[in-house]
Amino acid sequence: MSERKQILKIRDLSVSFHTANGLVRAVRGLNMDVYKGETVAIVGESGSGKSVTVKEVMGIHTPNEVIEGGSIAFTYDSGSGEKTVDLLTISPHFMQNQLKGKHIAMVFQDPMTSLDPTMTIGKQLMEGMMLHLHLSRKEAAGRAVELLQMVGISDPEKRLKNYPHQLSGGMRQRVVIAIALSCDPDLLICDEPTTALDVTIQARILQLIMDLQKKFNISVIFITHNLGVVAKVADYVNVMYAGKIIETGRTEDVFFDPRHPYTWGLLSSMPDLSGNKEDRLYTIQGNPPNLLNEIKGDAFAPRNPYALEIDFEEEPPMFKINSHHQAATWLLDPRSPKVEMPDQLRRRIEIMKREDASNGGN
Ligand SMILES: Nc1ncnc2c1ncn2[C@@H]1O[C@H](COP(=O)(O)OP(=O)(O)OP(=O)(O)O)[C@@H](O)[C@H]1O
Repeated sequence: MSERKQILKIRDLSVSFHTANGLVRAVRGLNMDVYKGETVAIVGESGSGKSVTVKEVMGIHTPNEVIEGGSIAFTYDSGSGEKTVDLLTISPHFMQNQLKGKHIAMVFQDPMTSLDPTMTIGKQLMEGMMLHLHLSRKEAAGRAVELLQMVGISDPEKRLKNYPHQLSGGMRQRVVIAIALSCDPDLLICDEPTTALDVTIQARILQLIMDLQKKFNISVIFITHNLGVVAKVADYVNVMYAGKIIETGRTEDVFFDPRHPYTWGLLSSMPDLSGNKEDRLYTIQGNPPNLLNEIKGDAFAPRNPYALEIDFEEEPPMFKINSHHQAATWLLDPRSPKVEMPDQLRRRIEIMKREDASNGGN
């Protein structure tokens, strides 16, 4: 296997928001790595900080936001050699003109957040290529046709003259993907890219993203609530809870050998992971913590049936399970009592493993 090349390194990222009720601590000391050509999923309940994290990578800021600390090192080929910049300290102008669209692109849940309703699809596709790749209008138009074909839009010459409202939701998201890939980015961020779409269209768009990721060897950060999607698309998984990554590893580590009780809960509550339809689905009790309050110990402790006394007192560090797999739970401390995952989850995992093996590991 060739050596992995790191393109994104987030360290100790902390982001808060001023609100009428006080300071919301949305992201609390987050670390994350992304390597070239790999897909990294961020999974977690609503409000865990997934979108805030990737918005920092994209340089999308709000006036009430405070970056409390950390760094986001991004490595890319600047045209005159490899360059690493801290995305938290570069100017908005540099992000807008040098990185956005060209090296880092994003696909949001709702395609209409990215598309301009007053401009034709063609103009929107061509703009970035003329700006970043310095293509002539004619060259960009030719490339726009190819891009639409690549994302599976028929009659592309005609479609270029359409406005977004003339396309279906699935087609709009295909256009957004075409725009995102038009300048051959190093990093593609997908924030719930299929959630707003019709169920029948979701699988096709997902497949399209996966095919293009492989074809162009792009790195992808994929945000989703849906563990079924994660299992399908991701090489690596980051499980996020209350503004932190609490378990990280290769997809097979996290699905087949989960260690954090929150990950146990997520996997136990996923309907379509079980081959056994008789299985009663588990629900994680309680609610995530209020991020306005100071969090003492492990943020998951009040909802954790396996919580130890120390969980309410001291935040657990990341414990290393193998060279890729880590989890922040005191259960992994050698001094802790031996606690195994629930039997029902163990059985589900056995089924998943068998299914995975019969699918040839895909
Ligand atoms: N501009 C803002 N002002 C105040 N609070 C904010 C702002 N943006 C995000 N938050 C808060 O930060 C926390 C994390 O939000 P974020 O959108 O990152 O969650 P998420 O994990 O992406 O959730 P979802 O899956 O629902 O998109 C939430 O408590 C949210 O209310």
